[in-house]
Amino acid sequence: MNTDTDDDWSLVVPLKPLALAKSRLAAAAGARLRPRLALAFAEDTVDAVLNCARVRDVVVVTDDPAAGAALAALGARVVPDLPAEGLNAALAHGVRAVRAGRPYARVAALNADLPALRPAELTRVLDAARNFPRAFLADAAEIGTTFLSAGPGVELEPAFGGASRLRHLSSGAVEIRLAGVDSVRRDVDTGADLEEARALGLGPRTAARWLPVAG
Ligand SMILES: Nc1nc2c(ncn2[C@@H]2O[C@H](COP(=O)(O)OP(=O)(O)OP(=O)(O)O)[C@@H](O)[C@H]2O)c(=O)[nH]1
Ligand SMILES: C=C(OP(=O)(O)O)C(=O)O
Repeated sequence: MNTDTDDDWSLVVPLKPLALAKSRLAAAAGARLRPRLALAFAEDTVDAVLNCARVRDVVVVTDDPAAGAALAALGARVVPDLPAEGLNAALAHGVRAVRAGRPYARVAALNADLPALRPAELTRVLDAARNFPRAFLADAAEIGTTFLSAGPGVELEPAFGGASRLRHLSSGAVEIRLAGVDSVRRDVDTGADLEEARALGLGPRTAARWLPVAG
């Protein structure tokens, strides 16, 4: 049997249409800036993923044409979303797109709202995840999830959305507990989250759009 496994990972990054994405940022960013920030977050996330030594390729699942073009230009493969089926269906769809070509690929889902993401920190998370059939990383608030992986021949079974940390735990995925991977956990939903991400070091596209308050 050809199991076609290797040490490298395929990452699946889901992205809502920009007109709808990051709605909880509206209060801090305003209607004009919010979709631009959502794109900047996704670009900084995908760029960092593509610069991670353990990553073989990135599939972005999105129906947004402008975001799809920008992320493809960075080197991601873009696949259209499933109509109105939501985040977990989009992730399963992205995994199928990867495994249609390489059935035993190691896969991981990663949110598109990690604008401080550091490739070296993602490497540490991927190396930890490699030891388990399914593994996940809780978000900075310890309520949600930013990363979920599945090894060769293992279904991802994503259960993202809201309080997903406990759902992923009870599904049997192993929680990765590592110090020093804050950038992989720092998802941004609100203006306060964005300031926390700034303290870690924003990627260049987000930094250009979210300027420090003068003073
Ligand atoms: N392809 C796809 N991605 C999704 C969908 N729903 C959420 N996402 C993405 O999943 C990740 C986590 O979602 P959230 O943190 O809830 O982001 P969001 O939905 O843009 O934020 P809010 O509007 O504030 O809820 C982000 O990368 C989203 O863009 C979906 O239906 N399809
Ligand atoms: C999708 C998730 O996050 P959020 O709370 O940002 O929607 C999640 O943590 O599973």
